Amino acid sequence: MSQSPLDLGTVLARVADTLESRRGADPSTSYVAKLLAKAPDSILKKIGEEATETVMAAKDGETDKIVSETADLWFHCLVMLTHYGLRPEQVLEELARREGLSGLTEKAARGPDGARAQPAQGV
Ligand SMILES: N=c1c2ncn([C@@H]3O[C@H](COP(=O)(O)OP(=O)(O)OP(=O)(O)O)[C@@H](O)[C@H]3O)c2ncn1[C@@H]1O[C@H](COP(=O)(O)O)[C@@H](O)[C@H]1O
Repeated sequence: MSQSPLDLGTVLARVADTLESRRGADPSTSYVAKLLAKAPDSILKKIGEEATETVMAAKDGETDKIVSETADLWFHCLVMLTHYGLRPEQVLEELARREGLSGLTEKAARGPDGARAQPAQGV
């Protein structure tokens, strides 16, 4: 796999490290510290807004906006993961675990209560 500066896991891990460094930082000088100081509501509100803006951009087919709104959405999800002491590597591991497993097959294999299989544990 490519290890260029745009390697997905590397970029997400680097941003997550920065977000962790903002714990307890001054909210007047850091947007992330401001969000974390009022978590989780502040973060969840932004995720809702950014998800809506992403949907609107996609509906309009505005490709530049789709990219920037998706970046806003991913960023705020990373802040949420930081708040809960989780790492993007855990999400990437879960996606890797699902690779090759059809969504239709996975859905058909769910229990009668519709419960999903447990996600991968650990980092
Ligand atoms: N990737 C981002 C990033 N993406 C978006 N944003 C901010 O997210 C905010 C919300 O975006 P909106 O478009 O909704 O703007 P808005 O409606 O004016 O914002 P609100 O007043 O509603 O909060 C804006 O202030 C953006 O600048 C980000 N802020 C920070 N980061 C990363 O987080 C790091 C730490 O940031 P600080 O803690 O601010 O130093 C940075 O170095 C970056 O790597």
